[in-house]
Amino acid sequence: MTRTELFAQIQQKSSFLCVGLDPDLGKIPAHLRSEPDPIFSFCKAIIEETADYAVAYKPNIAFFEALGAKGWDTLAKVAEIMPNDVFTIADAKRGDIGNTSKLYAKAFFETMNFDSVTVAPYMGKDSVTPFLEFENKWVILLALTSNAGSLDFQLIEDQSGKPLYQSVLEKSQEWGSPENLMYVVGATRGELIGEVRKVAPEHFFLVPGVGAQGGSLSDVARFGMNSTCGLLVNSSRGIIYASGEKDFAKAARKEAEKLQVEMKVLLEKYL
Ligand SMILES: O=c1ccn([C@@H]2O[C@H](COP(=O)(O)O)[C@@H](O)[C@H]2O)c(=O)[nH]1
Repeated sequence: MTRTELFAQIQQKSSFLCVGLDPDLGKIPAHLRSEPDPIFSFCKAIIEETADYAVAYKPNIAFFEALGAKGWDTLAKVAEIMPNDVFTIADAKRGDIGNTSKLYAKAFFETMNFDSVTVAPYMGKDSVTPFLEFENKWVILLALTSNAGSLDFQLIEDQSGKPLYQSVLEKSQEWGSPENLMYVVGATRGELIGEVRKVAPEHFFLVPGVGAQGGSLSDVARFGMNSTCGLLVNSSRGIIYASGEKDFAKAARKEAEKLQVEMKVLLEKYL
């Protein structure tokens, strides 16, 4: 999917919601556990009920690969049933020496046809650029993450006072463009999102951390929105586990709708 197509979806749905698929066998409703593939049935129902409000879906690969070979089969099936009009994100946080990165890219972009994959920047240019060589596919590079441990390295300043995440943003813009490179920026970082936006004015940000992690959607929009929205705000647990009963998919729909309604107002305010 191109940036223009993504923005068109955002405008059409009045939404910049990314639904995170983090399906945990221990948390899905009990009645699904007798299904042949409980995780697939769970994800399918969530996707069907939230598709009116979501412009993106982000399966977190950990929740699938934890189940071994069956988990990979399930992930491939989930990738296949994604609606055509949504942006798909394999949240895999990959990155390795060049020839290995190339095969990670092939796995997610060709074997499973995801639009994008999250990539860690720590190993530098040759670990990231193999992902950028695929036409119409995206790298979503970890820049300023939502977790407490992001303080350990990402905010360390160099001699000129520049934090490491800023160097990641500046350097990586030499490798990709706003047409194939996005950044992960945590919603828990409040006004720092504004600092990231100054360094990367045109790029899309994937923003996890609203919902269960307590980040503020209105702050994200206030500090992060640009003229093509530039935001995909993710909520996983807050949507998919809205109910642990038979009504789980309808409850997920309601949570997704609540976020979309807020997003519509924010789009009208800032776009
Ligand atoms: O900085 C980051 C990068 C990735 N994540 C992932 O996003 C979702 C968030 O889930 P919630 O349930 O909405 O908190 C999850 O898959 C994380 O691994 C992140 O949270 N922060």
